[in-house]
Amino acid sequence: MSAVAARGLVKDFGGTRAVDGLDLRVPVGSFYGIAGPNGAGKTTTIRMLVGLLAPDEGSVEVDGIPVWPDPTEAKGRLGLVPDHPVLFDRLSGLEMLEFAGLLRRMDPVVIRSRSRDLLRVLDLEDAADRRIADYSLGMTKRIGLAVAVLHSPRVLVLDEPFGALDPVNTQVIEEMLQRYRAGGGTVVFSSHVMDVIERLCDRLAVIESGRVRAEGTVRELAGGRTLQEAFVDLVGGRTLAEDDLSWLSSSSD
Ligand SMILES: Nc1ncnc2c1ncn2[C@@H]1O[C@H](COP(=O)(O)OP(=O)(O)OP(=O)(O)O)[C@@H](O)[C@H]1O
Repeated sequence: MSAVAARGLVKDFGGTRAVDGLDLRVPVGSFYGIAGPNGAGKTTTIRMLVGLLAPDEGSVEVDGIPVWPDPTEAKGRLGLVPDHPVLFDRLSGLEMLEFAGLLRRMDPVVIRSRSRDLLRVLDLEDAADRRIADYSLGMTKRIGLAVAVLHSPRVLVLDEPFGALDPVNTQVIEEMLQRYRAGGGTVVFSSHVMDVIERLCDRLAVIESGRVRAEGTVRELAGGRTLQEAFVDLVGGRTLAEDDLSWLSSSSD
């Protein structure tokens, strides 16, 4: 059984086909990357995997449970860190965790002890009673991660978790994900940052125009190059011609 299995996913937005017959199998216990250029369909795919957006065609199972048509049961096994976490920013970090736990019908005693653990590990103890509105971006990402793992999900899905984060915040989140995986969890995340995928992931899928262009281990896909070089080759990067933007040179007239 796969942690996540998607078959034939399709999603249209008006005239735009964002996802076009996408298949994905994420092995249990893996660190799985979803890479792709801007507009490739990563966020749309993730939203269908986690039960936020109904596919027009195809199916998704998480931990063997069908996500559609009713995602309620599958959502209990999932944690999601969206690219822009939806948080109630008038609440403090601790209140946000307590609220999220109650929404998940968790025991208040368990909520409190896990919240304290998470705030400590994510270096948010001193900010526990401050309003989220006053958090930095890195702190907001960390509290978003805490909310996503509070109920101890089997599968954790993150959309661009490292976007705009400094190296310290990146390190904290990476370590937390490593620990979650070591405890038996499966991590699926999207990223444009190839060196993060290269460093963390066992396998990855490269998505382009709503389809999987390539899938395999990092070593297989890199094929002896850096993953970044392999990615650019695969999705067709553009290079500047010799005389493009020649006026940018400070010595030109
Ligand atoms: N709600 C929407 N309405 C209309 N079009 C949409 C909507 N959401 C996404 N799209 C379109 O679907 C395509 C895929 O978008 P998506 O956000 O899934 O890509 P992405 O790979 O996550 O991009 P990025 O890396 O830039 O975040 C794009 O062409 C986008 O403009």
